[in-house]
Amino acid sequence: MSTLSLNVRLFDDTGNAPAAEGPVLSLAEFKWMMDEMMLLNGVLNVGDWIPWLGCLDLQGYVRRMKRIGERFSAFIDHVIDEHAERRRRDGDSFVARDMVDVLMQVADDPTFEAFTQDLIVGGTESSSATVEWAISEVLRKPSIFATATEELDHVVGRRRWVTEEDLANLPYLNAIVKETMRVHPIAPLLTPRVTREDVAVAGYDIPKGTLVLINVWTIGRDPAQWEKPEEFTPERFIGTEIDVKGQDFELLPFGSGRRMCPGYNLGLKEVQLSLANLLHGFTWSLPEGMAGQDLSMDEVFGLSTTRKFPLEVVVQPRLPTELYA
Ligand code: HEM
Repeated sequence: MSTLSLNVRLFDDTGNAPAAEGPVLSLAEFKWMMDEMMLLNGVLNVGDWIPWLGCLDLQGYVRRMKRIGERFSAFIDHVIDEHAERRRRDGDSFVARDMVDVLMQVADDPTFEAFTQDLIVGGTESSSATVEWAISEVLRKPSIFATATEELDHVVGRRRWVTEEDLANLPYLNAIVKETMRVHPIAPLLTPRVTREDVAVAGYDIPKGTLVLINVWTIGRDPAQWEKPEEFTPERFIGTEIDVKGQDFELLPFGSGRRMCPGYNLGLKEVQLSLANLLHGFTWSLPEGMAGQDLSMDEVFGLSTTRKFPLEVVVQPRLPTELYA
C-alpha cells in the first residue's frame, strides 16, 4: 500500500524517482528513509527527558535523526530542482502537474523545502497505513467483506472499477473507513499543543504554557461515547451524522482546529477510493489454516501508527480478466 501511495506522489511505474540521477534512486531506498523517519519521530529519546544525558546520545537516535535529515534534505532539493528545471524548460506553456508545482507557483520562501517534506511525509504513510488497517479488520470479520462487496456490486457492477463519483453512493464503504479511523487513528496523540492562556476545561484548570496532548486513540475507545467500543462495527456509523472533518470531537482522525490536517480531503478520498477498489477487485482471505482472531493487530507507534507485522494475505480477482490489464 505504501508503494502505491508513493508511486502516486513521486515515482514512475519502474519504481524510479523522476530523472533518476538525484540522491535517491530507488523506491526501496526511499521507503527505507520514510520508515526510518516515521520510527524516529515516535521514539522516546532519553536526552529529551534527562537533558544532561543528551550530549551522550545513548540510544544513537540523534545520530540517526541527523543522518536521515541530511538525506531527506538532499532528496527534497533534488525534487525541487527537477521541478524548477521543468518550469524553466516549458516557459509560458508550463502547466502545474502536481502539488510541488502548485506550491512553487504560490510560495517562494525558505519554508518551502520543509513544507514539501511535510506534504510527502505527512501524506504518504497516513493513507496507506489506514487502508492496511481497514483490510486487516475486514480479514478478521468476513461478514464486512460480504456486505461491502454486495454494496459495490449493486452500485458499481462487476464490469468496471470504482471511480471518485461512486463514493457518495457507498455508505457502507464510507462507514468502514470511519470505523477504521476510530479504532486505528494514524496520529493517536495528534500534534502537541501549548495553551496560550490559563483555561478551564471540564473542571480542570490548565495554566498558560502547558503542553497538551489530545489522546484520540482513547477517545475512540471510550465506552461513554461508543457502544461496545472494542468491536469493529462499521454499522454504528450508518444513519449518523458523525464525520471525520474535525467537528465531531469523538472522532478526530485528522485532528481539529487551525492545525488540523491540511490534506484531509485528499487523504480521505485516497483511502476511500483505494479501499473501494481493493475490495471490489479482489477476494481477500488469510493464508490457509489461519483464523481471523490469529491475525496480529499489534501496532508500532511512530509518526504514524502502522502494523507491527506485515500483512500476509491471499487475493483472488473478482472482476473480468480484461479489467486487470
Ligand atoms: C488518511 C490520511 C491522513 C490522515 C489520517 C492524516 C492525519 C493527520 C493528523 C491527525 C494530523 C495532525 C492534526 C492535528 O494535530 O490537529 C495531520 C497533520 C498534517 N497532515 Fe495529515 N493526514 C492524512 C493525509 C494527509 C495528506 C494526504 C497530506 C498532504 C498531502 C497531509 C499533510 C499533513 C500535514 C502537512 C500536517 C501538519 C499540519 C500542521 O502541523 O499544521 N496529511 N494529519
